[in-house]
Amino acid sequence: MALFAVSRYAGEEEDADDEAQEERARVLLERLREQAKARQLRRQQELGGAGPGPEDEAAEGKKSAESAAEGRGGLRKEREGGSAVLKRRRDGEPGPGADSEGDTEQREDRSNLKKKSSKKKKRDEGTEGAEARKKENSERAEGNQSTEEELPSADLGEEAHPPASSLAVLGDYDKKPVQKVQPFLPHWLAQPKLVQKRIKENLIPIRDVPGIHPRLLKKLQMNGIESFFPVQAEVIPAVLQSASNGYLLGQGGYRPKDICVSAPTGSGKTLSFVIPIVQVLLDRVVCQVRALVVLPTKELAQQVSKVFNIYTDGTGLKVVLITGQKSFAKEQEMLVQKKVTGYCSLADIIVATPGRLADHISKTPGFSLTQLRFLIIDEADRMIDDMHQNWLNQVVKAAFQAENEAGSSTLFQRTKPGPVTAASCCYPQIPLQKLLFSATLTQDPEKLQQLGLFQPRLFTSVYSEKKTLTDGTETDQDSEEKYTLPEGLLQSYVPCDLNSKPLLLLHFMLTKKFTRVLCFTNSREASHRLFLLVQAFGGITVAEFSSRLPPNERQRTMKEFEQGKIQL
Ligand SMILES: Nc1ncnc2c1ncn2[C@@H]1O[C@H](COP(=O)(O)OP(=O)(O)OP(=O)(O)O)[C@@H](O)[C@H]1O
Repeated sequence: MALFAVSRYAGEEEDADDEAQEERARVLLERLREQAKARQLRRQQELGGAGPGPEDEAAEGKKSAESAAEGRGGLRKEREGGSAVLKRRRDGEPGPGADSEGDTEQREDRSNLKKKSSKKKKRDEGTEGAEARKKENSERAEGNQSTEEELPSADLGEEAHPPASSLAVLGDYDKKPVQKVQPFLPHWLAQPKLVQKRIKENLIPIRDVPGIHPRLLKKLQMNGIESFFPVQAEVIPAVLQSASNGYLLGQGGYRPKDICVSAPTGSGKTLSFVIPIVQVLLDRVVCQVRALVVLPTKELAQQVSKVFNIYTDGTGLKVVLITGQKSFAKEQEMLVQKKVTGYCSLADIIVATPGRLADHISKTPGFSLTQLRFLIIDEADRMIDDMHQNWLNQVVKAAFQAENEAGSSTLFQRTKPGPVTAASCCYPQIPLQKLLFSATLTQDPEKLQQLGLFQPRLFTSVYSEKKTLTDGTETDQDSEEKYTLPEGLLQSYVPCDLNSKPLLLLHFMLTKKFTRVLCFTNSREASHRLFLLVQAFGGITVAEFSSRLPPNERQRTMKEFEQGKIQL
């Protein structure tokens, strides 16, 4: 966007202006000559066919040339002076510049012309009468006046309709309409890989998805999963393919692309990363932190760690949950062990909330992320909005910490991402790949910039709607709405004033017999007030669930709600 209007040098344009002025002067000179000739002709007719003498012609020619020169030289002056000055001159008034050089010259010219004409008249005295002389004088006076008037009138005409070139005002603003800035999305955001949202109609049998380890297929079946949801069928192979070299850099030293997934709640995003990560780590020899999942709340972290526990069961992989539900010292014990040879990791996969994770990075001795291969950011939108303690920078810094500083082995080197060179290909390197998951991934490139993604690939879900064309044929049309409800969830709203809200809730619970209701409020104080009110009203088993309560009490409440012991 142009912030400044720069007045640029326009020498060539000035040259063009001069040329235009010369052209105008030439036309003017031509016109004056024609007028002079016409006058002479008229005079000859009046004088009875007597032709003009050579002196007369010379005088006329000289006068015309002088007027033309005056017109050329004074053109700019006259344009500046404006029509007001010219009018005054015509009316015989002395203008503000009446005693200027130009005017004095004009008067001198006129008196010279008069002297010349009187000399000529003296010579012609023999042939012409006194009356004829008078007439001629008056004619000449008229002629002078008209010549004087012709010049400004010609100029006035040009002022009224000036040629386009004379309008160019140097340094002036162009009055072009300012074009609106069009939002511009990076290619990966503008052209994502589209994934079907309608789960039931697009189930893919788990054996039809290539590359899944038979051990995991067995586990999936044991957990009642026979088919993958569309997101899983697209994302699992993509992650597996990017990790085809295990946890080392791809062939030729290429870093794997980061992966972003935007799909609604309940579309099966958790298994989309759990399955490929477990599969890549199945063959690991040494226990090191190789996958880190970060979520915004303890409850979400707990859910994800449960899924990991199911699929790592019997594999030897260790999953550790660090969310602050246990004491800091207890969590430290779960993460690292001090041996005679140094610290060793007790976790392959860590599921964490950002605050507690940052605390462990800075305060737990021997806690190393130098072998981290996958960083999964679940509920990415919330995580971006709340970059608590700048946790991402801390994780990346810890991941690229020098090996000997962290006290771990020097078998695999890790250098900051950069160009692929012969030197960078000498050592087997572990890349850090980011996987982002969100129900509504932001399209704001400025926000995504904070995540420092590497050549990201976006998978986003769409609805395919059947549309009937004008010729009667049916076609699938993808509609990509930003906010879509998960299948099977119905949304209604009741407009009411603030005071009636608790009453409406009681009406739904007691009259409409709603059961297993989760009611969200905008603060923990509001949730506490509502809880006390409903409890005081009676007839409903109600429980409070907010950060006011200790983790074990919240866990108990969640369990009772799942069992149907709590209505609201
Ligand atoms: N392939 C599948 N077949 C049957 N059930 C599945 C399958 N994948 C996931 N589920 C179940 O669907 C439910 C929702 O899955 P999941 O929690 O992974 O969704 P999500 O997209 O991560 O939702 P959220 O955005 O709320 O985290 C879970 O109960 C899960 O067990």
